[in-house]
Amino acid sequence: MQTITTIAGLRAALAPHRAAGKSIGLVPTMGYLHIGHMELVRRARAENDLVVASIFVNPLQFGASEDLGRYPRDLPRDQAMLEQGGVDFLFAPGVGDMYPRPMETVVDVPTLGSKLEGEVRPGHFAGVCTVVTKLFNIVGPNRGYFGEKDYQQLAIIRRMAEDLAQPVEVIGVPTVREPDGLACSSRNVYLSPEQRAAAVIVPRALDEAARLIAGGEKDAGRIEAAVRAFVSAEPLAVPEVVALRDPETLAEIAEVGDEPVLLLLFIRFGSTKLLDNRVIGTNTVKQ
Ligand SMILES: Nc1ncnc2c1ncn2[C@@H]1O[C@H](COP(=O)(O)OP(=O)(O)OP(=O)(O)O)[C@@H](O)[C@H]1O
Ligand SMILES: CC(C)(CO)[C@@H](O)C(=O)[O-]
Ligand code: BAL
Repeated sequence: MQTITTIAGLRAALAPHRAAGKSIGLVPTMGYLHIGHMELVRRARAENDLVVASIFVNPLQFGASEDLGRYPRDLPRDQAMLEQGGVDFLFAPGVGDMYPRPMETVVDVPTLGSKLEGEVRPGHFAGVCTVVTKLFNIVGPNRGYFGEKDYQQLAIIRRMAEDLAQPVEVIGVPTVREPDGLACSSRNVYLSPEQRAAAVIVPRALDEAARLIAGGEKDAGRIEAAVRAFVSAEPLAVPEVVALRDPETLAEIAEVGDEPVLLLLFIRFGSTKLLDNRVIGTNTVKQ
């Protein structure tokens, strides 16, 4: 695996492969890799001739009061994992390589991007869309791989790629979990042992919602309130977003019908925010 830090360097390295007609899979990350990221790499490796991973902690998607400065980093460990996973090129630019001048251009998907996580992190998804578009332009991948753990991000990137006719197939990869069900996330390392133990409430809350729906509860407001109460019973957990939504549009729903519904959670433990979600009700879908 070759690690490249400049845009020009990566373009030059990819040019002969592109000319030879090789397909390219891109796995964008912010580093501090775990088995969830490696599942994205595994899919990309299986589906493309060439795999490019990127590690870039993108300042544009962090709010002023967020954890940009303390975001966990370990490049040598990440490099070893990516090499092991069969990645061909690691693009690991510095902020000055990626943004030599302050960015004037913004890519935004404002309706999808201002809901839910966008409501608590204003500007976050514009930062994500802008950097992902720039990565697509630099790498020119046939396919881009994104985790379903960040459900809203995936939905927004799909919409952006469709609206802008970006010549990339956006691939969603199912969430990889710890043995107790907690979704793998780079931010899990911020949790104290007590918070880590308490965080199992997050996947359990998804189970609770599925149980309520399987038991015939249809009222979205009642399901959200019950899940919020379920999470709040854990003293270390603060439910910031508990939302039952349409899985495609993320629009609010009043009632669970025959179609699957999305439950999206954004739960805080101290200053650490954990995301999770589940699409529930596929077994009730009309045949
Ligand atoms: N558990 C997981 N399973 C599958 N994909 C994942 C998982 N965790 C992260 N990803 C995906 O990996 C990509 C890079 O994510 P990122 O580097 O932000 O890691 P992260 O663990 O989500 O970090 P954070 O804790 O900051 O949210 C994203 O597309 C994200 O959805
Ligand atoms: C897609 C991404 C790498 C863009 O910075 C980031 O939002 C992430 O890690 O999910
Ligand atoms: N994992 C999504 C990127 C972020 O939280 O900034």
